[in-house]
Amino acid sequence: MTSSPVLLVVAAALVDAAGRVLVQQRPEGRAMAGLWEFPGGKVEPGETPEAALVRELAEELGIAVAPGDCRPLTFASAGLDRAHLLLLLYTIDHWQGTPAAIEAAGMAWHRPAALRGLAMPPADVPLVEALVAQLGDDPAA
Ligand SMILES: Nc1nc2c([nH]c(=O)n2[C@H]2C[C@H](O)[C@@H](COP(=O)(O)OP(=O)(O)OP(=O)(O)O)O2)c(=O)[nH]1
Repeated sequence: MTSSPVLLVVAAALVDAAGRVLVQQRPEGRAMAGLWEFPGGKVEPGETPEAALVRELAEELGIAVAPGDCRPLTFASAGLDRAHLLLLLYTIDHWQGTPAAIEAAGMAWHRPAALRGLAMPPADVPLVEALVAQLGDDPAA
């Protein structure tokens, strides 16, 4: 039986007042460059998932989020090249500051159903469906 290390990653669906969700584009030089993803990143040793998410959102988007405003939605469990990805997805609808693409190649706001048309990592496909189920599926709204 083979085993691979579990990579624990947290990510956020930031939801604005119109029910749109923020996605960002992975920059050149990183794994999966060019794909759209939810902002977030790896949980460091000794960090809680919520603390890691708060840190990543400050680093990547320049926004301040309270740990208590990170609401668990669902998770993905998927094989990567050298690890097994466990990705915890949270929804967040309160933050301070205006999100900016500090590290990403770009960012965009979309209704959940419109995310189906974006090139995203394979693990994100079921996450998008969970968002559509939670937030609604009208791509034009
Ligand atoms: N942030 C994020 N990562 C995702 C998503 N979907 C998905 O498969 N991943 C994968 C890509 C990477 O293998 C991993 C996240 O690692 P990362 O390299 O972006 O994390 P990080 O910001 O901590 O980066 P670094 O410090 O190692 O540079 O999770 C997603 O929607 N958001």
